[in-house]
Parts: sequence; C-alpha cells; structure tokens
Amino acid sequence: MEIFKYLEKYDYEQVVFCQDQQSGLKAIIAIHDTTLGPALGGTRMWTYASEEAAIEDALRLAKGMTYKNAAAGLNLGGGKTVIIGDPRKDKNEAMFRAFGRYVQGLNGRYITAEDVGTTVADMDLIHEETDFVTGISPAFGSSGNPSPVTAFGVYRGMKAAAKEAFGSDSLEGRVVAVQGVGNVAYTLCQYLHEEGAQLIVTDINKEAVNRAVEAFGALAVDPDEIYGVECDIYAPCALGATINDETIPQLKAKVIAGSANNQLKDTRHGDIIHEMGIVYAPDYVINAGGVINVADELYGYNQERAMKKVEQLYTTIETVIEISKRDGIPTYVAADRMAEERIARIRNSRSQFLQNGHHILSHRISR
Ligand SMILES: NC(=O)C1=CN([C@@H]2O[C@H](COP(=O)(O)OP(=O)(O)OC[C@H]3O[C@@H](n4cnc5c(N)ncnc54)[C@H](O)[C@@H]3O)[C@@H](O)[C@H]2O)C=CC1
Ligand SMILES: CC(C)CC(=O)C(=O)O
Repeated sequence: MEIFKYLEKYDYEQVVFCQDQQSGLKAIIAIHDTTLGPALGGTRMWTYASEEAAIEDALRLAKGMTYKNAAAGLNLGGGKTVIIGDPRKDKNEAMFRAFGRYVQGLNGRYITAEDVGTTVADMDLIHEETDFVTGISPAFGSSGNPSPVTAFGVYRGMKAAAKEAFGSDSLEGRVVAVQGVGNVAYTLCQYLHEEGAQLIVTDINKEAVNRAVEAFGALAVDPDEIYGVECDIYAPCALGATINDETIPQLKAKVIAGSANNQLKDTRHGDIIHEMGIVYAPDYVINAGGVINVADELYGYNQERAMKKVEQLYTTIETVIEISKRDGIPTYVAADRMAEERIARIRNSRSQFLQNGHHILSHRISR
C-alpha cells in the first residue's frame, strides 16, 4: 500500500502507529477529518490477516466516522483505532494503558470508545491515562456500553426503511435475517422479537447463536447461508463488505438495514442494490446511535436527551430516502451528500478568523 497516496486520495489528516513491546500493543489511530470537531470513533481489536489489512480497516472506518458524525449532526470529526490482536487472548491491562497514553498524546484531537473486540472495562483502563475516552463505566458519569443504544437506532432506522419498502413501518410478522448476533444485534433482536418479527440468525460463534435461538425462538443458519434465506430484511451486524458481488445475487430481502460499518464492499455495490429496488439504509446513518450516545458525554451525559436524538434516526433515514427519490440517486450517495454538504458549510464558515483562547502574539511579550 502506498500510504501517502491513499491518504491524499481521501484527504486523511493523520495516522499514528503505536507500539509497546512490553504489553504487545500494536495499534493504528487514523484521523480522517476534524473540520466539525475532534475526531471521535471507537477502538476495534481484531486478528488481521496482515498489517496492511489492519491499516486499511483503520482508514476506512475513520472516514466512515467523519461521515457518520456529520450526518448525525454531531460537532465531531472522524477517527478510529484498530489494535492488532485477538480480543479473547491478547488483552492485558498494560496494553490499554499504553494505548491510553498514546490517545492522551493527541491532546483531544482524537476521542475513543468501544468497537468490535473492546469493552467498557477496556475503556476504563484507557481512562486511567486519559480523559479522551467515552463509553467508560457509568460510575464515572459516563454513558457506559454504547451497543444497546446503537441497537435502538438501528431498530428505528429499520422501521423507516420498512415503511418505504412495504408501506408500513410495522415489523410484526416480518422476517429479518440477522448476520452476527453480538453486542448490538442481540439487543436489536430483542426489539424485533418484542414487535413480533421472525428472526433468522447466524454467527461464527455458536454460543451467540444459541443465545438468540433460546431467547427469541430464532431460526439458526450457517454463516454462508444467511444471504440467500427467504426474508424481508437483511440486517448485517457483523463485519464490513458483506454486500458484494458474491452475496448480492443471493439476496431475497427488500430492505438492508443493520449495524455493521462499511457494509458495501465497493460503492458500485450500492448502485447495484439500488437498481434492484432494495431499500438500503446507509450503514453510517443507521448505526449512529452509539456515537450519538457517547458524544452526549461531552455535554454532561443525559440519557433522556441522548435517546431522544437516537430515536430521530427514523427521520434521518426518511430524509435520506427522500433525497434519494428526489434526485434519483442511491441512498448511500444521498447520505454522502448530506454529510459532505454539512462539512463544507462549516469549513467555509471558518474563513473568518476568531482568536481561540491562545493569544497568537503572546510569544512576543518580553520577559
Ligand atoms: N457496538 C456499537 O455500538 C457499534 C457497532 N457498530 C458496528 O456493528 C457491528 C457489530 O458490532 P458489535 O455488536 O459491537 O460487535 P460484536 O463483536 O459484539 O458482534 C459481532 C458479531 O459478529 C460475529 N461475526 C463476525 N464475523 C462473522 C461472520 N462472517 N458471519 C457471522 N457472524 C460473524 C461475531 O462472532 C460477533 O458475535 C460492527 O461492524 C461494528 O463496527 C457500529 C456502530 C456502533
Ligand atoms: C461509540 C462507538 C461505537 C463509535 C464508533 O466507533 C462507531 O460508531 O462505529
């Protein structure tokens, strides 16, 4: 990978490589754009096939956070971290503390939180070294685990997408195929089950599947089978790039609405599903509940206020669908436009200089 070429192409601001031999920390912090504010995005811990794959994931996820935060109306830029390692075997206290010191070194340009493979307990360790971390234990006045709130947002967005596809936002009797029943999807399944949806689930982790089968009477299928099952809605809630050349021909769903980041392998896959008449709720719009929730901590966390904002993801998905229909463009393009227009507006409005607290000529004062 020619990294600077890539950074230039998508206009990344900064990439930080963090290494701590003693604890085994190998992390990449990617900061995409801080026009709207400090970059906020979670820390993923995953066993990557190569260092290049880890760098690529960090970069793609960071850019997604820029768009997510912009589309959600947050005054935050986009960034993300990946830690290379197996979250079940390679974690240790020193690792997260070392990582916390790297975050502190960025002095607020980047604020972290949970993502796949990291937990509230990990965030608490990071918090030992820096304040620039959210999603820590509620005992600290924090919002805690963002996953259930992400799930609520996905549920709300799914209803809005269903209304477009089926003429009603009721999910009663709808068949929803859920890929990956981890932190977010388990709570999503709870909402869907309570509304009377039928669930088909899959996961590479058998325990996760069994939990959903027992709790919600879900039908379990093998990971490769989920794309082709007869269903109304496909909810990708595992990792990214599952909407691709191999899976699209198998899809029977009329709606795609799930929590996973970077669901489209390539933008052209968004064009293909649009032409097929599938209502696609863009990933970074529908899965913004978690970041909306943790971002509320920056104002002094208020759960009621945060949940009201997350509930509004229904309207945001409606707006994206309206723009898509009005302009005859796929929903992922409509969402990108919404985010890019907001960033451009703020970037332009910053053309007037405003002194920001540090007297710019202070160094001239004679001592
Ligand atoms: N946790 C949150 O608040 C947010 C999560 N997301 C995204 O939502 C997705 C899920 O996140 P979490 O629930 O937190 O992660 P998680 O790690 O708790 O759940 C993911 C599940 O997917 C399963 N999985 C992985 N590969 C699979 C495959 N090929 N087929 C079937 N199952 C597979 C895993 O075994 C795991 O149970 C991720 O893409 C994450 O980036 C996005 C926004 C916020
Ligand atoms: C609070 C986090 C879950 C934010 C994030 O990394 C995401 O939305 O993907």
